[in-house]
Amino acid sequence: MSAQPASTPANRPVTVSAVRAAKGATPLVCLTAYTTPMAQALDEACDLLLVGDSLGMVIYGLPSTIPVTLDMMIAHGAAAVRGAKHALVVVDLPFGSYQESPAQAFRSASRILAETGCGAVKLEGGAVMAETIAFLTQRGVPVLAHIGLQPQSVNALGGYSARGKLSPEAETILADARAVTDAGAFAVVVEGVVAPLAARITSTIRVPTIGIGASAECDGQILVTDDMMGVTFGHVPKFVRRYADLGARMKAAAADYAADVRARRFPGAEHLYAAPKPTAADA
Ligand SMILES: Nc1nc(=O)c2c([nH]1)NC[C@@H]1CN(c3ccc(C(=O)N[C@@H](CCC(=O)O)C(=O)O)cc3)CN21
Ligand SMILES: CC(C)C(=O)C(=O)O
Ligand SMILES: [Mg+2]
Repeated sequence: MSAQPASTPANRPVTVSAVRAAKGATPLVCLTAYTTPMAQALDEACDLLLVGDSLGMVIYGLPSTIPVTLDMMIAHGAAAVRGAKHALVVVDLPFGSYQESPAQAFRSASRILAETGCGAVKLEGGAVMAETIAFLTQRGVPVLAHIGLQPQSVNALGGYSARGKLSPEAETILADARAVTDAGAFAVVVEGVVAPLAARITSTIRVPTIGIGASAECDGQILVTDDMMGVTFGHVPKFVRRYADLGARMKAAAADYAADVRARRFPGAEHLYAAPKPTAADA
């Protein structure tokens, strides 16, 4: 049986409370899922499935997560929820759907919860988002926070480089971790920070840290599934470990199919619909 957060049997749905209670216990296993079959494949092994706005880059070929819309997140969120029986499904609030005000964030988050059936939303931002996180959590929307490297701020930051390497920025990120926790986030994704800072954040806050490019010091780990399965072509971030090379398998399968079709080896006799037996009327 795969490791589960404290008090969650493998066959039971993982709740927000179970994730919060997993602080310091067996590390939380988290991956992204954008579709029903992917959620079905990952559900048993994972505690949490994230419908990340990374889907814009990973499956729509967009240059960043900025153009991802609320409607895209809702369509994929609903699809992932249909495939998950066990893991907690969390859906990213996309850029522009929550930064304006706590009220705008609540309107977007309530649509996500109502139209997908997911258990929680995630939003990027530290201390600046504390008021919004408090507004949502006080009104029944569980929030997973996301600090450190924030891909939705790529235009302001000018890239996806690691955060908190120097002391002033590290202190700001630690303050962000405290602020989102005090505001009521049930866990915090910590992205792209150096290991000593991830360790300090993890030992400081009372909810789990879920790291991506943030070391094994965190209370859990998350990766973009397509990255770890080898389905993302082109540059892969340094923090990714490849657990499969499905991209190469897909290319090979397409090449095998192409060769069979061109040589008329496919379809074979076993793929043909049976013709009706000739009757007297056919004679
Ligand atoms: N496929 C994919 N995987 C991700 O992890 C991911 C996305 N897309 N899209 C949304 C964000 C963007 N993220 C990214 C994207 C690129 C790097 C990256 O390539 N970083 C460089 C270091 C860059 C530097 O230090 O200047 C690396 O080689 O790791 C990191 C995180 C994480 N998220
Ligand atoms: C990489 C994870 C944390 C994310 O936010 C996403 O997939 O969009
Ligand atoms: Mg995201």
